[in-house]
Amino acid sequence: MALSAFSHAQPKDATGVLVLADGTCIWGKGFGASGSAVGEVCFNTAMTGYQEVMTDPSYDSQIVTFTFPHIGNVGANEEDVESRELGAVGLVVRQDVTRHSNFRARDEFVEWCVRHGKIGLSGVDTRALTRRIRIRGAPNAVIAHNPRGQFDMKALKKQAAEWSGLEGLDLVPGVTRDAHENWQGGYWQLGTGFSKADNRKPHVVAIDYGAKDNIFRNLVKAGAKVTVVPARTSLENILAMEPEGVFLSNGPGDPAATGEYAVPVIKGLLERDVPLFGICLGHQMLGLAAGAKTAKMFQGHRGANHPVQRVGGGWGESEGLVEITSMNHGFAVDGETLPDGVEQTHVSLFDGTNCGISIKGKKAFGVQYHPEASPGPQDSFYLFEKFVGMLG
Ligand SMILES: NC(=O)CC[C@H](N)C(=O)O
Repeated sequence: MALSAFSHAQPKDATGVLVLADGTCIWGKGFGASGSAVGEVCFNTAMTGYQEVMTDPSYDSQIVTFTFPHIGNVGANEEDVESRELGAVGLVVRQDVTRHSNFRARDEFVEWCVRHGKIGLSGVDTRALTRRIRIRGAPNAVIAHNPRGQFDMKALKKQAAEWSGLEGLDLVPGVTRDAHENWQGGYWQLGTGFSKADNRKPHVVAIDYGAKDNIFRNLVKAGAKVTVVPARTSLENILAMEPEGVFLSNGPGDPAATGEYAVPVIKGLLERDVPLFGICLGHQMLGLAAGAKTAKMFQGHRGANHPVQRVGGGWGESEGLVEITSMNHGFAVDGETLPDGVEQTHVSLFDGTNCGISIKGKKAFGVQYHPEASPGPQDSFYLFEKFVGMLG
C-alpha cells in the first residue's frame, strides 16, 4: 500500500487506522493485536529499544510513533522488556515491520505484539505525522486494527473526541504492583544473563508508580538491596521497613493527579530526612512535595539522545557538562516555580525545561531522564552510585 495520506476516505486495502480527536484519519496496514485503543499520540526518536519503549509503563495510554523506520530488526525476546504486560497501547511505523536478524531474537516483533496486545499501524508517513505533532501538539486518538478492514468510523471518531486526555489523569493504580517484592534481578551481561542480587546493603525501598525493571537492576548494580512496594504504601509501612533510602520511580499520567496520595508520603519522608532519589514521575512528585509546580508540556521529550546540562547542585569541575540522555515525558517540573529550598541541577538543552532538582540541606534529588538507559560517552549511571553512596 502506498504511504497513507491523511484522508477521510478509506483506501481499499487498509486494515488499520489512526483516528485523531479532530476527525482526521490516517490509514495504513494494521499489525499486531486486533481491536482498538485510545491514547495520546506521541513520537519517539530513538533508533534502538522499541521493545523497551512498548513495555515501559510510563507510556500507558500513549500511542507511539517511531520516527526510526527499521522497527523489528532485532526481533523480540523475553529479556529486553521493562515490564511484563504494560506500556504503550499502540505504535505507528512507516515501513512494514522488518523480519528479525539478531542472535538474541526469540520471536518476530509482530508476533510479540499480538501476544502482548499491542496494536500496530504501518505504512504511515511518520515524518508528516511527527511534523504535525511538533507544530500542533500531541493529539488524542484511537488506533484500530481489523484484518478484514471493517471499521465503525463513527464510533472511533466519537471515542477519540471524547477521551479526556492525559492531563489530570492518574494512571498509576493500573500499573503499580499489588504486593511488596524483594527485588532479585541484577544487571544483564552477554553470556551470563541477569546476575542474582545478593543480600547487599544499604536497603532501598523503591515505590513503584509504574516502574521500569531496569531501574531496579541498576540500583542493585550500584550496591543496594531493593524492596519494591506498591504506590499507595503508607509512610508508616515504608518507615517500618527501615530503609536507608527511598527511591521514587517513573510512571504514567499527570504527576499533579497522582500526587494527591503520593506527595504526602514523600513530604513525610523529606521531613524525616530519609534520603530520596526520584526519576521522571518520581522526580516530578518530589518537586511537588518540595513546593514546586508541574505542568503539561506542549512538546514532550521522547527519545534516546536528549542533551541535558548540569547547571547546579555542586558538580564542581563537571558543572556545565552535557549528558546525552534517554527521556520519555510529557509533563515537567516548572523551573520557574522552584521555591527557595530547591535547586535546579539539570536543564534540557533543547528547550531549557527543568530536568533535575536537588533539595537543599537534604539528601534528596531527582532527574527527569532515564539514567539507566542513557547512552555514553557520559552515561548517567553515576546518579545511582551517587544515591547509593550517600546512604547508610
Ligand atoms: N517517564 C515518566 O515517568 C513520565 C512521567 C509523566 N507521566 C510524564 O509524562 O511526564
